[in-house]
Amino acid sequence: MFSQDISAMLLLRRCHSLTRLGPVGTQRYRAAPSLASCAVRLCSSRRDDQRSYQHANNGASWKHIVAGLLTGTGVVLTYGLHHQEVERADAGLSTTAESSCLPVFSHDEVTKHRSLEDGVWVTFKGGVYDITEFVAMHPGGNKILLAAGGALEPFWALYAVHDQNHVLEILSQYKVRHLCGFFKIN
Ligand code: HEM
Repeated sequence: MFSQDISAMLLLRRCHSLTRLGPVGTQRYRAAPSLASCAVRLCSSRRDDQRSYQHANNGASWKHIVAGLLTGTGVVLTYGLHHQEVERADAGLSTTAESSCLPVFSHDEVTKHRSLEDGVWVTFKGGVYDITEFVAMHPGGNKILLAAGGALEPFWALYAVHDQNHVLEILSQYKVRHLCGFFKIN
């Protein structure tokens, strides 16, 4: 019992507001056990408050750190994607064109296909067409071979009969490659 009182008083002395109650041994001290328990509760609740405040504060700090890291990562990724997009645009290749691109055929490769033996290839608006099988079906006869190994545009500009949807539908059946690179019309 006595040791309990001593401990209570030690706790009381640690609580500043309650040490003013009086010295040990006075009348006031006789009320010490109840006051001490009250002080203990006060002190401990104060420490609990501090602990919970620190805990909440630590939680908030972590939240800020995590939020900062996420924001930083987002900014870096966004900048990286934007930078990549700009580099592609500078190189003259759009992302869409690149992803839908079949192997590129250069002008030289297309020119190698200008006979029925080697195959008849033509280009039209960036596409490469193998029209070898169509040559025999062409309503305009062998004139079609004039465009073999090159672009259709100049010839179709002369023969406006080709400026029709059904002609483009026939042509689309023979598309073999998408011409991604720059194709020079002779
Ligand atoms: C792959 C390429 C070509 C396709 C798919 C194509 C298709 C056609 C088609 C469908 C017609 C008939 C149009 C109609 O009457 O409605 C036509 C007519 C004709 N084409 Fe082509 N053509 C091609 C290339 C060429 C080229 C390169 C030339 C000339 C150098 C040419 C010259 C002609 C001529 C002169 C006619 C008119 C024939 C006539 O009515 O007597 N074509 N072509």
